[in-house]
Amino acid sequence: MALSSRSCSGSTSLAAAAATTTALFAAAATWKLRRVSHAARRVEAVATISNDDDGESSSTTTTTPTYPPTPPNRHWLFGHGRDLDLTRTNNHDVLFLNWMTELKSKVIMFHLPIVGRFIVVGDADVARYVLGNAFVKSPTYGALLPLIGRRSLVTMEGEEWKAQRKSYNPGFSPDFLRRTVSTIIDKTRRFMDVCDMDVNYGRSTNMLGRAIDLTIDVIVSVGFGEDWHDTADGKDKVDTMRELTSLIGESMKDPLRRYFSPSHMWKTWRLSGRLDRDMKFLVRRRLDEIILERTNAAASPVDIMESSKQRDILSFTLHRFLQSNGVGAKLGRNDMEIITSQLKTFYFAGHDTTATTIAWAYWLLIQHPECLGKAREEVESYIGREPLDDMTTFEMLQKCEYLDAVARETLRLYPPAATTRYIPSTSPDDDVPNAGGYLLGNSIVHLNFYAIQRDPRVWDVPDEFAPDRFLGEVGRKRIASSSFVPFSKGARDCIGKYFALLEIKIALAALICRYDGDVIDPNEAYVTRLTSIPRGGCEVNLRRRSVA
Ligand code: HEM
Repeated sequence: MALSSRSCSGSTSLAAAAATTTALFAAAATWKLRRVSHAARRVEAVATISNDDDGESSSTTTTTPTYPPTPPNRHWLFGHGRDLDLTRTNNHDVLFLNWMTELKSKVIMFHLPIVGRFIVVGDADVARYVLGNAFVKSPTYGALLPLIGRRSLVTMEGEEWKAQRKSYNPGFSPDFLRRTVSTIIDKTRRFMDVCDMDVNYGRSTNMLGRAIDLTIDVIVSVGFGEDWHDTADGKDKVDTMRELTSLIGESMKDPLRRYFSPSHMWKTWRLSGRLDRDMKFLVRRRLDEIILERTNAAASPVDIMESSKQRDILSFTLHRFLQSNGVGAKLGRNDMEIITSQLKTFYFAGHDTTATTIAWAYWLLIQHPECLGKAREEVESYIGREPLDDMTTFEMLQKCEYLDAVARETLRLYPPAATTRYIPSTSPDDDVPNAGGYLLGNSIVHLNFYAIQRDPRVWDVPDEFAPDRFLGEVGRKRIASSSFVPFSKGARDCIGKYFALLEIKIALAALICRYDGDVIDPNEAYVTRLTSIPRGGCEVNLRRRSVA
């Protein structure tokens, strides 16, 4: 999730959307109050957030560090809020990039009412500084709580976050991923059957829509050990998440709704409550099943652990809980809240971002026949003409370096998510020494991966699709660098990054081997909602490839 307030998904859009209206006043105020009880240093910083101009002018001629440049016109009440008007582009990433060009700086700042300084970073070195320090997540993530719960990995801080991250890391390890390949393949077969139906009925395929169905199927199975595809109850659960995601996405575009539209608030409350109940029910049922399994099994507890571990992340979590607390243990309110928050987080973060990347990648490939040819040749030589064969393994997929480069190049051009942090200090000692000479303290800092990954100082022909740039030694260095950050970097990077890449590669391998395609709109718009998505869904006409 993704997940800036455009989460694993939401940071850019939320942070920026918040910036556009006074709706964030309320969020910021609540956040400030909450933080008062935490650390004296933070209290001091938060309390001093204001719109004063002291030391912020970009045109100063002294050598003392200054805050980044801002757009020229600042309204006495709305600050630069109107300069972030989404109706002008539908996309914050593009809006920020335009301002960076206009202000001739890769780090820019907006003054926003109550929020104060909102700094947008399009420079890799500054981003590295921010990610390398344990700055807290921005309060703008609060908008995601109805979706991801109050105790989500995305929003937790300090020791609580560390403990949770440590306990979920094994669920995303190569060892676990190896076991998920057959599940992903199984779900991808279903996805391809639906694409085949589009072909047979002579209709176009909305690649984003189809890919969302696929990634939901996968996360529900790998995350919770469930299959919600063909049951009315399962469909209801999926609809709840989709409706809630779309509601929160709408409030990103128009944050006033979040606070002033009773129908919006009511719908959000109702759907969020339903999602919460569904998750709690699922956890209780699974815990009962596992207890029964452990009580009845003739096998040793170690064997049961192994078999359940293979099933899904939820079973894995509950086994660990029983191991630490004893087989008869009951989940307390706190445990339940933490577990359901993580489930909701994986559910939400684990589908939109990955689906978006599958859709963009296929759309880009069919417009670049040379790249498509290379990717096909590679997949067919390592895996064969039918990549959804049961024999396909994690190791074979790892060999497909070009396919990996295609996925990464897509994420470079169209990063679905970003991240936003709060840098609390007002002390000059804590200001950033190597960050292009700018002060960042006492600000909300949004790391804009779109701008970083299209920086012409780093990337040749930055707007072009060129997967080859990620190949070989040079490519590996690029992947490791702070100029390539679709999953963020550092201790708080995306926990699901390898899982997402695996899913993307399996879906792409299947699509390119089975179909040729034509795009319907070669100028597909990149828009920001909760994540950044292709507005038209990367609609394509698919054709079965003729077998040679
Ligand atoms: C293409 C797909 C994905 C992209 C581009 C992506 C991107 C991101 C980004 C940018 C962050 C924010 C990191 C930060 O704040 O520094 C993040 C965090 C996170 N993502 Fe993803 N993500 C993807 C897929 C997934 C999947 C499949 C899952 C889980 C099933 C997942 C779960 C998470 C979680 C739990 C976090 C919070 C991690 C933490 O704070 O410890 N993401 N992701």
